[in-house]
Amino acid sequence: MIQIDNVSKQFASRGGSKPGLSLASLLGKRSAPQLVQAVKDVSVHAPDGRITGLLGANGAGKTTTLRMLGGLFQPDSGSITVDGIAVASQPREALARMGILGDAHGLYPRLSARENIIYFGRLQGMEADAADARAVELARLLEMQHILDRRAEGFSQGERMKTALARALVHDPANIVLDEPTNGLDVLATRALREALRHLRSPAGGAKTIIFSTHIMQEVEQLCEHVVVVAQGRSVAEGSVPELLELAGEARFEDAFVKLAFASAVAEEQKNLRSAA
Ligand SMILES: Nc1ncnc2c1ncn2[C@@H]1O[C@H](COP(=O)(O)OP(=O)(O)OP(=O)(O)O)[C@@H](O)[C@H]1O
Repeated sequence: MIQIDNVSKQFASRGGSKPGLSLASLLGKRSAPQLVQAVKDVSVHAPDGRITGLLGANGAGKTTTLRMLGGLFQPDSGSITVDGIAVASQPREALARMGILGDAHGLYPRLSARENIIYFGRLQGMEADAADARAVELARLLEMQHILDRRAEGFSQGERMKTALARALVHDPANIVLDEPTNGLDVLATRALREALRHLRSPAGGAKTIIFSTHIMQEVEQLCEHVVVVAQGRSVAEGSVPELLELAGEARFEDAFVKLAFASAVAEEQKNLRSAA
């Protein structure tokens, strides 16, 4: 179970040199850092045995939220727990309970898929035999037996994703976190991933907690029992797809998403204008 409560995160982003032949740019001086409020107030409750989708447009704050969940940096405010363990105070324990597939798959190119998976298992404290047995089991689940003993260099996007996912799942974590997992995948690879995730959240697959981020509506409609709509750094609506359709008063999910995500963005803009006036 994953519980993200009211997290926020601001970054200081340094601008480039001013364009043109100003004295500052000639001297190589850079402008002052700009503050970017990547996440303002996001909450997500993901129980066991459910696929929870984080649905948002580009730049909505999904990846930043998942990076905080993965302990890459701490939220400025709010809290995150994994199976009741706080990521901020017990990151090792919390991380051991998660399998994370980030946006960069970062495989070792000289190792085979099997070796990549086993290596991660060893890092998680598994015996080599147990990690190897698990690599074989995951290769069957993810339909990647034919590449198991091939070096990762030269793998296609789909083959890289499957290997990275198998690596993330090697220690059989109770919680699975995927950032835009179908990016760059063709229809067959997307279907195979969908099937694997359905199995993993079923009782036979271990009733895993699964959170994944996406901006693709069809993916959410086909896979998620629960959807959290993220817009402008906030979670602005949540529920099942039928519940969100009803909330927005729309028949098509795309229309419902646009209404829920961007109505709040317009309201926020108006609020900012009012407070600036
Ligand atoms: N390290 C950083 N420094 C500065 N700004 C950042 C940083 N990371 C994210 N941002 C900004 O925070 C906002 C949210 O980014 P984030 O990557 O979380 O969005 P996203 O919903 O995952 O988008 P996408 O679907 O495009 O990947 C964006 O405006 C982004 O430019």
